[in-house]
Amino acid sequence: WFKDQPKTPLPPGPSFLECLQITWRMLRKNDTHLIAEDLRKRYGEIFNIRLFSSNLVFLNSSRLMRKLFASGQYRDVTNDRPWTFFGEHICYDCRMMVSRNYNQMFVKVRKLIHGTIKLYGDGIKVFEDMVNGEIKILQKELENSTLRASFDLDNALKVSLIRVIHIFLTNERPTDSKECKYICETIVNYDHSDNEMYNSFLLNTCPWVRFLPGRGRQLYKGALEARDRLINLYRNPSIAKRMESSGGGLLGKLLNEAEHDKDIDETTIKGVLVDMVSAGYLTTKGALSGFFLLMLYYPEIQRRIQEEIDDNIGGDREPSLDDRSVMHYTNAAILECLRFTSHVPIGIPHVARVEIDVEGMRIPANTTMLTNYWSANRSDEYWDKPNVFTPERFLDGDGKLLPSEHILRSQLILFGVGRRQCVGESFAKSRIFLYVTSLLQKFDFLPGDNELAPLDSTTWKADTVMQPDFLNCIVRMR
Ligand code: HEM
Repeated sequence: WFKDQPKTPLPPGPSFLECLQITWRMLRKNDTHLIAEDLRKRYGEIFNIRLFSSNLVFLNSSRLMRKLFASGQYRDVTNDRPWTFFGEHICYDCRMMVSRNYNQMFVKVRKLIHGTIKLYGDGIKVFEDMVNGEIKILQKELENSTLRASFDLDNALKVSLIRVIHIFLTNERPTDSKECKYICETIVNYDHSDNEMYNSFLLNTCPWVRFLPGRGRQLYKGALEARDRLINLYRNPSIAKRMESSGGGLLGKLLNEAEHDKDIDETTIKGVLVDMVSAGYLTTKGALSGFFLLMLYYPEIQRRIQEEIDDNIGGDREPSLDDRSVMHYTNAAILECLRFTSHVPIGIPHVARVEIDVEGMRIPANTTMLTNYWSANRSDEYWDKPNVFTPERFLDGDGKLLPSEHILRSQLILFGVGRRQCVGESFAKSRIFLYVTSLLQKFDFLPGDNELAPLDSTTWKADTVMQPDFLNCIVRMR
């Protein structure tokens, strides 16, 4: 005689049988963003994949992401992270920032990192000089390669960006080439396994496969070893001693903080180190490799950016972050590159702390919510000709960059929104600007006879952060 209250429906989604098929595909291919785009076409801004008693809700528009993660109505209960295999086994039992729940300790660690990153990312002269120093080394390498028929730009960007991350962590430049090689190998090795494993549907759904011979165990073991090698690089006694005395870089700052704050213990420091490398290097490298690949496909856009550099910076002076305010076309091309490649297609999952009702639908407590940036940035529902690379879409009639509150700009979500918004956003944007302008000021990049990686990022390897497979070109002095 006791009747349940009728419940608000769950978001729409495929049938039980189709959910099983989808899960099987995710286990095999990890191409969640492509599956999500197919389902978005059927169900719209939000859909749910139901697997027995658990729900996986996909948010496919910037409007819904803002509403759920940034609005006062929901943000207190939508900014935790779900349990993941990676979080528990690689991120020191969820003590890295990317995997922590939103609580007082999270806020403290984030503030500490944010303070340092902001300082480095946005305009302090010391950092600009340091990045410019690294860009000069890269320019020298490019100058020496102008006679070659094929130059591996991907590798050159990789080494240069890793050196910048290392300086950011330690405030020291790797001096001899042996040390630099070791640092590069360690970081690439870690990022490679981290990238493959982070969103591994296989390990998240069947954590026990790590005990069986096969792919899951291989991924797990590889990530663990790579993480420990990375930690060894930065927490070995000689570096630790140097950092303690110089107090430099993020690592020095953390060690100083640890002296009077018992919450900043060794595990927290290790977690932040791994955070910065895993979230900081590959994301920026993906953006820059994607950008220069686009320049090879679109020489006329490359020329237009160079004209803007010539008009506003000239050929001799180093580009500076202050130049950003007048480089409208260049800024638009960078934004459009990030939209067009959407190389961080799904982002980092959030979890609902309690049951929430959104627009007549129910998201049960503990539901994992996936931010489908891929669809939000590339669907023809929100963008005119989304598969065409068009920097002009972000310019107004006078050729000026659209203001950030313009509907098109606010529709573009690259770094997340709200309390979990990317902590390295300003750091990433400033480096991308300085690398793009400094290299295009001095050099032309041309395909020559080199095969080009496909431009269509749907064909890139489906990982947490996607990259073109290779980037070979010829380089000419301007
Ligand atoms: C083009 C470059 C980058 C892109 C596209 C990017 C994108 C993102 C996205 C989408 C998120 C997840 C937001 C969410 O959970 O809602 C994120 C989080 C994060 N990013 Fe970035 N990122 C970039 C560069 C960087 C850099 C350079 C750093 C560090 C130096 C960094 C550090 C982090 C960290 C630590 C988090 C986790 C924040 C948290 O859990 O609260 N990112 N990023």
